[in-house]
Amino acid sequence: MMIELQEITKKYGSKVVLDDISEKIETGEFFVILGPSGAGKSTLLKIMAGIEKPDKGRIIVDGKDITNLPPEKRNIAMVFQNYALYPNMTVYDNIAFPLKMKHIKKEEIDKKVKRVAELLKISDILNMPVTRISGGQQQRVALARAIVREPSFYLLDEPLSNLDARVRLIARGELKRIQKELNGTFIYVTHDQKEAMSLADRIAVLHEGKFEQVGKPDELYEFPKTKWVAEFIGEFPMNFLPGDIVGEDNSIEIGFRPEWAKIGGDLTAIVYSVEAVGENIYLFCKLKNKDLSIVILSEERYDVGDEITFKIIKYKKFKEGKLIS
Ligand SMILES: Nc1ncnc2c1ncn2[C@@H]1O[C@H](COP(=O)(O)OP(=O)(O)OP(=O)(O)O)[C@@H](O)[C@H]1O
Repeated sequence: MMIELQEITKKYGSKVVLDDISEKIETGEFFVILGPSGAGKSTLLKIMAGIEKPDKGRIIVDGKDITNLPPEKRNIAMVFQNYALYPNMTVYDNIAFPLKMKHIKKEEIDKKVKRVAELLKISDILNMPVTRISGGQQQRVALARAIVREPSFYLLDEPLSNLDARVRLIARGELKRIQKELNGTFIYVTHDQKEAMSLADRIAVLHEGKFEQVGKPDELYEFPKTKWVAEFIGEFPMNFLPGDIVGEDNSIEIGFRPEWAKIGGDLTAIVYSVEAVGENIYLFCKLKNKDLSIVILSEERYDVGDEITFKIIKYKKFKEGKLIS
């Protein structure tokens, strides 16, 4: 299903939470809405679900205006952070519940539940009470309950945030697989840029009520349109220095990722902190005799207080907070 947001605007009191948002989300797309806490991500999702009404704007699904349809008529699936399974039912009954409500025949329900359980790899726990399964399994059951209704599109609001780091990683991969197998249109909200980068076909960065940038993960990483996006995306924020450091005009700033700098060169810095992430060593440095901090990816380990030299091998130019080249 293709979803079109047209000029969506929402205020709470005098506060503009969503400011004239327009975007097309294609059929089968994994579309992630990324933004810091309070940016309005959940509000936008609720508007798509029909739980909240926009002050202005329309939502079009496959050419049909659904802006005024109530949630139950939108044929959408919503999976929240707190998935609220029915605690006194088995996994099977939880998944079957929405179909029973629709008075679908028992044999038909059985077929559908089993098919979905296979897709989510939970066939072996169908008879368990949901109170006795793990968090990761509960999350799958919630997803199964959403999928079994064969919705037009899926709205997911930080569905993995209750899982511990390891399970979360596995669940992420599974979610992506399921989405591709279903060719489902997934709209996924998160404040976690890493999660967004690994799941999304496209990411929309929500900032001050607007999609500041919409693009593929690589695009956002390589060509952030603004300093704000450059600092929000990436394991570490992009480094920013005045242009004259690399012989540019000082009316611009240069931005570079930690791996766009190399140890050895004519710039000097002092290491003030070291962080190892897997095999990567990140050096937090201050330029010598300057109060400018940067992060550099290094192949060798250094200690706090060491003096290093480096060069910047690639950078982008920014003027007044915006990418110019
Ligand atoms: N019903 C409401 N009445 C008044 N203000 C609201 C209401 N719902 C949300 N807000 C405000 O709107 C803003 C956006 O909230 P929203 O929950 O959409 O943000 P979010 O990006 O999803 O944040 P988080 O990541 O923390 O969940 C916040 O400032 C919030 O306080």
